[in-house]
Amino acid sequence: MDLMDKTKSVKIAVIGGSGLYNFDHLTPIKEIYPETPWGYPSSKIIIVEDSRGSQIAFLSRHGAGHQYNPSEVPSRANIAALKHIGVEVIIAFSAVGSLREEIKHQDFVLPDQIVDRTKGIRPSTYFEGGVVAHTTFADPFNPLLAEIIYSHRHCLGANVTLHRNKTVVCIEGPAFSTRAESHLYRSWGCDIINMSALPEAKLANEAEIAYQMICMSTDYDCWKQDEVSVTVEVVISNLNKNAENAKKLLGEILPDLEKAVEEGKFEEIKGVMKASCITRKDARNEEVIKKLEYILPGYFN
Ligand SMILES: CSC[C@H]1O[C@H](OP(=O)(O)O)[C@H](O)[C@@H]1O
Ligand SMILES: Nc1ncnc2[nH]cnc12
Repeated sequence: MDLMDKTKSVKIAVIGGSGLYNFDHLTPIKEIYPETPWGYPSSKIIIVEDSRGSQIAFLSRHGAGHQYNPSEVPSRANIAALKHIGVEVIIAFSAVGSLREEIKHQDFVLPDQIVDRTKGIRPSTYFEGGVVAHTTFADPFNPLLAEIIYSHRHCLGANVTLHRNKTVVCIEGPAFSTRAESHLYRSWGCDIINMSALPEAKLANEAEIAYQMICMSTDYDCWKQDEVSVTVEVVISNLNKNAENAKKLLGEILPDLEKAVEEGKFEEIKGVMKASCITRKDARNEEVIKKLEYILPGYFN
């Protein structure tokens, strides 16, 4: 499939997680599978178009057949590939466990904070090997994106609540948590749990892409006494409905998102990485600069 002439500059991307492996309710325009300096992305990037002519880039986080476990997802390649084709905004969907009674199965959640319980085995920065940068990560998600999404919550219907300003704890997995851990995360103030928020959010931040995760609750992890502990079966039993709602919500927010992008509402993050680099210009590794050109051209040489 290569209908290049029909492709506009695609500025909005969707990363689909567990249960959301395609956007095949929209018209495919083009497929790309670029090799980035950090390898290949986890799936082809499919450019799809809705009935109004709006285009988005879709990428499946775990691969189209869910082949990559959370620790294996090539997040640097995923984010780099999207940035390289011109993406400025990412909406990332994720299946999560609920750590709160009021976040019910199939509810949607917009986290605004992350607690990192990954184990340091996932490559989580573009800045290594001779070019060092330290990014501000106090607010890992984009508040304007969250606001736009929240304003369309009513399309989900009366049975689905969209919660906002919640904290997601990201564990390494692939095993689910022990009961002691589940209680611990609750005591820390965490509201939902997944295995995917990091390093994706960090890398989007380094690539200067506005990023918001939309989490969809599938289970109560294992803290709740009157519920079965999470299993893949429990998660899967909620995935189809969640995927349907995800597509509905995305369809609703797309016009407002496009407008915000066109009005330059996400411009303020551009250029931040130039100021975050601490390595003296003449000490920067040229090979690394060459790789960084792929995502932030002209920033470091
Ligand atoms: C299938 S249960 C655990 C799995 O589901 C979530 O995936 P995603 O965030 O990509 O929807 C969670 O993070 C784990 O990777
Ligand atoms: N309980 C849970 N823990 C981690 N990731 C999840 N994804 C869905 N449910 C989860």
